[in-house]
Amino acid sequence: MNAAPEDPLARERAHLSASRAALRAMREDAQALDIRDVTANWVNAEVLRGQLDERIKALADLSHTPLFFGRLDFLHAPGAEQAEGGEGEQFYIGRRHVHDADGDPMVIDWRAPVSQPFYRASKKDPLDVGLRRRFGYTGGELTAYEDEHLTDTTEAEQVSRLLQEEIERPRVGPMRDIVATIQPEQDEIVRGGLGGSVCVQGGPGTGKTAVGLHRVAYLLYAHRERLARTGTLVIGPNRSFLHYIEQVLPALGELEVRQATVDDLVAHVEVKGVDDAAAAVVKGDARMADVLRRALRSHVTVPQEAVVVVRGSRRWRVPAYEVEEIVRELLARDMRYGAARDALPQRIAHAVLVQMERSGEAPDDRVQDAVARNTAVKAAVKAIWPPVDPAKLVLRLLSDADFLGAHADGILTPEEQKTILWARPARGVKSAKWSVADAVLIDEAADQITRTHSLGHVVLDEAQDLSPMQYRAVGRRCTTGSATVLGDLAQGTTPWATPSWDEALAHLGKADAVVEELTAGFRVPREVIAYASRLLPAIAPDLTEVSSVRQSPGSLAVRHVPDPADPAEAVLAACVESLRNEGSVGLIAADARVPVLAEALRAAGLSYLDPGEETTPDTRLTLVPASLAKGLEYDYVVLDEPAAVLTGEPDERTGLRRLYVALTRAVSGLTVVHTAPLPEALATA
Ligand SMILES: Nc1ncnc2c1ncn2[C@@H]1O[C@H](COP(=O)(O)OP(=O)(O)OP(=O)(O)O)[C@@H](O)[C@H]1O
Repeated sequence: MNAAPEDPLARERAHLSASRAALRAMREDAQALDIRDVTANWVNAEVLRGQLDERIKALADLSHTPLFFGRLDFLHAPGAEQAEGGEGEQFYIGRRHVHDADGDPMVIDWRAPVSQPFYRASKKDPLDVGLRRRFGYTGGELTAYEDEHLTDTTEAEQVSRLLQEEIERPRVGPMRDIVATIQPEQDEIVRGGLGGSVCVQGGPGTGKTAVGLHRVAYLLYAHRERLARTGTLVIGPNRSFLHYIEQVLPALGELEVRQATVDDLVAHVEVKGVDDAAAAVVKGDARMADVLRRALRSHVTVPQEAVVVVRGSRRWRVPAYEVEEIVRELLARDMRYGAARDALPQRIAHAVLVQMERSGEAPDDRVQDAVARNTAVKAAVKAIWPPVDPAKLVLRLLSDADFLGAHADGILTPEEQKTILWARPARGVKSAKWSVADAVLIDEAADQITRTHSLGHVVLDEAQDLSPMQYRAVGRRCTTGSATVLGDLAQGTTPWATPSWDEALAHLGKADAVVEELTAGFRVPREVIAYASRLLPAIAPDLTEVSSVRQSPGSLAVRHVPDPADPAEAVLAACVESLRNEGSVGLIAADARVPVLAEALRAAGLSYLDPGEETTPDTRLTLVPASLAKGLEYDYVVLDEPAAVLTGEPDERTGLRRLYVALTRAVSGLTVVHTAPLPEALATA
């Protein structure tokens, strides 16, 4: 490399080539490792080989993702503990760590402590950084850089052009990472400790999903061993959404994070039925946990007879009142039903042992175990504390009015009980028409019987839509871990959508979580967010309006088409128009209008995708039912008939919220096409 030292860009390119070569060498080293000498047997060898393969994969040089995107020149050499083993004052920040043959860092992982000032340093607080340099790439080539001299008071502070370009870049393909441009307020959430839970309230496009995913990547870096053991989980609202986000973490080198919907987590039975809103609201109410607890415990019966254990020539008798005492004591303790059931035989056996000792025997633990397994003890336990199948328990509650009445008395009103009872009682668990809410009830019952395994960290996206019982289902999957809860109260579109984060967090079991608010919008252009925000007073009056960092003048068009001969014509024309631009196009419509529009698109020869499917250069148009639009974004959005979106929902507020979601999916332009009148807030000029 013979770059002229006076040409900074050439010097940076030279560092890029050298870093690439170093990464290649790291990969070759990993490939060449001979593990035969260090593994005692083939099992170890297999495990180690698997780990090595993962590492080799992680060291791949992805030509489309720049190896580094920033540089920090510190004023002083950071302490050795921060410098990742390297000394010196200049660091290149990238997606992964790269070192040279001597082990000195060429690129520092963005998650390392020394990289933090790249995201946080400002003129007000330079954090010992003299120069922050951001790099611009064109097709894998380093083509530009932008400098900020943080201690130079004469240099004007300005919005980074590279950040602007990144935000403006067309959105073809799935969601991508934002690692090069994480903003300071976002970084604070990303790098929050593993110990505490955090809840992020943020309007559309403020980067909640992006922040949640980067937070997982950060936590995995900072607490790798612990989280590898305990596991991490990202929860999203539906499959389309999970498809949309699924490549972000792998792009950041994290391949082990499970992604699921709440329905996936509670899939104990096949869901074949649908609840009406009233039934779903009651079933999703946290009081159902108390009903289940009572119903479950009703299986425990107070013993009427003594337990008689015969061993050899001797009979040992634990009188009924003593067994009753044991049972009452177990009931009084805050134990899982199953754990108490497991403890009961040992407790009875212990009572027998006490008698043996009194009569001069010296039994040991093995004798206690043997007594606990004695058929008489087993039979007594079965009669007193029978095994309960969670699905059968819920089935009985929903089928048997008397059983429900007995256990819901004083908890649910008679009307509420009637609302959730099945019109036709189910015959068995397999044939029952379980709904999504029923599956959550079964999950709750299952947890009351046997404790659910807790993960190390759970990210819950679009959290505003969960019912209290769903929050509980998520909460029990992180009882010993922490949670990142992301959502927007204004986008709550379920009948049970949460009215406040305090309430939601209490149901989740994380009442001590810190609530943060993000208000800078990175998706929706200023004009469009201002238009959508006219709905805020009606749907969430307490929330702050998003302030967009994107200008994009002329991004909003509202077209009234009076009495069209062909109801789809104007919408199709708007799609064709939008497709003339670069990037993705989403046609969002009320669910009920989707079949008609699908037919019209086909007739017009316009190919289209389903939400979450990856756009290709040939097919960039997606037909999105309004119910699936949440969390997604398109460069251009054509919104079909807002009035139909409103009438598609059970009440006005939910309708307006659904509309707010649909109006806030556009990155570059929104065209609203309508024949019916617009809702009042949008109709006024
Ligand atoms: N710091 C950033 N730099 C560049 N792009 C960003 C940044 N933060 C967010 N974005 C982009 O803004 C868009 C919106 O982000 P995201 O989907 O995470 O928002 P959200 O708050 O989850 O939105 P919604 O409420 O609609 O679900 C995405 O394209 C994301 O990549």
